[in-house]
Amino acid sequence: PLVTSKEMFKKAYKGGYAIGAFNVNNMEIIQGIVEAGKEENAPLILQVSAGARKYAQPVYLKKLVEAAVEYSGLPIVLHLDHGDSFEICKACVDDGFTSVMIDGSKYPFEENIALTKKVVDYAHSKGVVVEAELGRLSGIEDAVSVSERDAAFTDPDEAVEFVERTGVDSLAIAIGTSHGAYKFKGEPRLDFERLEKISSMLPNFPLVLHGASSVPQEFVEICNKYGGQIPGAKGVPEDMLRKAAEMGVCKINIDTDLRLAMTASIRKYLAENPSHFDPRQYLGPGREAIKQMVIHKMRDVLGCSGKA
Ligand SMILES: O=C(COP(=O)(O)O)N(O)CCCCOP(=O)(O)O
Ligand SMILES: [Ca+2]
Ligand code: NA
Ligand SMILES: [Zn+2]
Repeated sequence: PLVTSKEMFKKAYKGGYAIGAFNVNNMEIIQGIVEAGKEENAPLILQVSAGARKYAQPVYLKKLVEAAVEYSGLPIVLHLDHGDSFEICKACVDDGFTSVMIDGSKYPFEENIALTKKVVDYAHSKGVVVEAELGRLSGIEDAVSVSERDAAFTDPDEAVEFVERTGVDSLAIAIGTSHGAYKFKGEPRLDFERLEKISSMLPNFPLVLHGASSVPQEFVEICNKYGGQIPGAKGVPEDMLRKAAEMGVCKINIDTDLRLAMTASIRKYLAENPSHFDPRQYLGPGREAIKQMVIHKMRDVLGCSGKA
């Protein structure tokens, strides 16, 4: 059924595992993710960005997710990723989303609180849960000074006050991750001391990790072999994600790895089959690559297999 993330986060927190939150933009991406969830019997968060709503038109994504629920019978959350205004959050709540993110992380603390509280009040009145963000995801230089880190990463004391004053259901924190395929300037590092502090000060409260793709080198190499140019692409090592899942992180956002899996597969197919031009012939393998990648994530990284 279409559900909020309330129950699945409670179970994930207690069980020391995380739920995968996968960005969806079209039918094949959704199908690949849902097939993986079916095979693994895993709960799913299918998340839609503003960009996805513009690309596909909201009604297509809504109906595709409804189809996924009907086809799979899995507990599925329909989540707005990085909502940037009360208006888009309200529109999604009114359109049947079961969870929305309001990303006020670029505003000063008090403004982020005010905006988030406004979304929480509306969403909760409709039975919808809310994710917010505190701290700035940024590919900041590893060598950066401690004070700059403190300025960007989530402050544990602020996190406690933020949660108390907004009533938000989950919180995206900044501990060193960043969006996209080029994370970390030097060696991959997450601020686990900070995570430990935040989760100990917010017991039983679900934390969210954005920018959590691992950027498997296998896909990078295939892309680059068949005409792509993504040198130096790097992500979050999977063992760090497993560790985060045991430390209060209940939702792990994955989009870049979906893009790389599909793109590598399609580049390879088209290079090896120059005479083919039926979109099903390359979108199908792209879908399959997503399925296999998501199965791996559920089984070996998130730990949510068998938890539906
Ligand atoms: O945290 C993440 C994903 O992080 P990742 O890049 O490590 O996968 N996300 O929140 C996904 C962001 C997706 C942005 O989508 P548009 O291009 O449509 O704006
Ligand atoms: Ca942000
Ligand atoms: Na989100
Ligand atoms: Zn994000």
